[in-house]
This record gives sequence, C-alpha cells and structure tokens, in this order.
Amino acid sequence: MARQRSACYEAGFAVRQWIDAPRQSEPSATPDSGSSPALRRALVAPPAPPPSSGRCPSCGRARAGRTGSITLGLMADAPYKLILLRHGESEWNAKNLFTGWVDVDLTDKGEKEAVRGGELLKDAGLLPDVVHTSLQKRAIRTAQLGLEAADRHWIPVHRSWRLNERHYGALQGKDKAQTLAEFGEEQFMLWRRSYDTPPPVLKDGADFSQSDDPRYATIPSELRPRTECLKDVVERMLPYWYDGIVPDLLNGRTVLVAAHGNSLRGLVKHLDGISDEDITGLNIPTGIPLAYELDADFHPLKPGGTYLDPDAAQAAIEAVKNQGKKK
Ligand SMILES: O=C(O)[C@@H](CO)OP(=O)(O)O
Repeated sequence: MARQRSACYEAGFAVRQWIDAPRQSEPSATPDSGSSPALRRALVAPPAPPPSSGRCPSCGRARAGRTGSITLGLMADAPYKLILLRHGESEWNAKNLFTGWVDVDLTDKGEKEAVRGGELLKDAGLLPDVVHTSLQKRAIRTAQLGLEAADRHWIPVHRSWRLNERHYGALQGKDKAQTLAEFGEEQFMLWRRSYDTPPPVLKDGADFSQSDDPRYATIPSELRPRTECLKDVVERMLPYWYDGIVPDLLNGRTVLVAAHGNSLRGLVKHLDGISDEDITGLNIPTGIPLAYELDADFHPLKPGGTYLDPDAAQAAIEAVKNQGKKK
C-alpha cells in the first residue's frame, strides 16, 4: 500500500500544536497547590525537548514545543492503544441493502458478533478505558454488548455523528444485487468504493432521509450530508479524531472506536496513509476488533493493525467484498 501523508498530516501537526498549547478551560495547577515538590516540578517545568522535536518531520515547519502547559503531567508516552470495531451484522446487512444513515438494529448474529468482539478484547487483555461511537443504534449496541462481555460496561462513552456510517444518498434502502444488475459493475463499484464519487443526492423528506431526525437537528444544514463519498467521510470524521479521540490517547487511555464499515475505512486510510486508489480495495469485517499501537506521531507501529481473530477477519472481509454479488 502506498503511503500518502500530506494535507492530513499537516492538519495533524496543526492540531498537535493546539493540543500542546495550554487550555483555558482546564484548572490551573500552581506551585502553591499543595502538591509535593517533585509533582510541582513535573506539572510546571517544561521537559527538555527531544533532539528531533524542533521541526515537523513532514513539512519542516518549526514545532510549537510543549512549554509550561498544565497538561504536561498528564501526557502519556506512546505507543498509544486504539481499537477499532465495526458493528455486528445489521438487519440491512443481512438483507443486502444499502444502509448509510438509516438507523437499523443488529440481527441476532450481529449481537453474538458484538459479544464475541468483547470476549476477544478481554482474552487479549486489551481493556478500553473510554469508548467513542456514532449516533447509530447498530454501533451503540455493539459497543454496549462488547463492553459488557469484557466487563467494561462502566467506562465513559462519547458519541458523535462524525463517526456515523457514510451517508449513501439515494442508494439508501436499495438492494445491492439489484443495483449492480441495473447499473453495471463499474458504476456500482464507483458508488460503493471509489474515493471521490458520491451516489446521487437523497432529497430532504424522501424515504430513508434523516432530514427530520432529531438527533441531527443541531448539525448546521450546510454540514448535514445528503450523500457522501469516502472523501467526504474522511473530511467530516477527522475533526472528531483530532478533537475527540486524540486527546484521550494522549492521556494514556486505551480507546475503543465502535463505528461503521466506511467511517472506519476513512480512519484506517488516514492512520495507515493509504492512497486514494488503494483504499478502494479495503473492506472491514463486522464485529472483529482491529487493534493498533500508535507512535508519538500517531503512525501505526504495525501498518494495518492486528485483527484479534485474523482467520475470521479474512473470511468476513471476503464476504463484505462480494456483497453486491449476493442473490
Ligand atoms: O450499506 C452500507 O451502509 C455499507 C455498510 O454496510 O455498505 P458497503 O459495505 O456497501 O459500503
């Protein structure tokens, strides 16, 4: 897979600078706050910067450096632990329908996959400290079932529409095999897997539109998707990666992201630096945790991460790939 790290990496560097800066809203720790001298030094004194930290390795621009921030004592060292989990089989996965933002539930099989996902986490000793999900039932329930199985049902939960499945536009509710037969393989694959060709727009108020769904009422109209290609998903997901998830990683938390086939494809593309061409061939299986260890610049130590059940993942990836061909 070709690595491609340009605009996104730049954005990461910019956000890293923001993260490194002192935050107005956090309580300030001062030398008078009653802590031990060693703790006070750790909180207040800037650490000696590592030799390579003066410049961004990608663009050569000067780094901001971590100076005098009260977050210093809270920063954890890499590697950071991140687990990605696609929801278990949904009712519309089972029916082979384009789903997108339609809020369908898990099937019995999907519930079992979610529980198994949690058991895999427990067996691997990879216990999440915090979970991030979309606003969609299939991801929310997968996270709950998986965390119960791992005995981590009590950890903090954060949800964002930015982790939602890709909005499938006017294809939402359509049968994949019929769509393939009607439009031909080339058009079908362009809509389904190309990086930058969205399906036709789904008009507000049409069947399977979410225009009146109260959970999306606070998204400004111009940001609310009516169709999306993967590029659109990456663009709306990355702000949440940087603002919602990266701070948890920096604080040393093991982070579980329970989301969807295409929002996770977008995140994997970003993490692994996969090119726009190569991402068309990447499919994510339902219910099998994908674990990453990330270095200080949030690059995977092992490209592609590690599926906790690699054999099952391989079989499930093939099944996702061939979905349109199902009769
Ligand atoms: O229909 C959908 O929303 C997605 C995920 O189930 O399908 P695909 O894998 O075809 O992108």
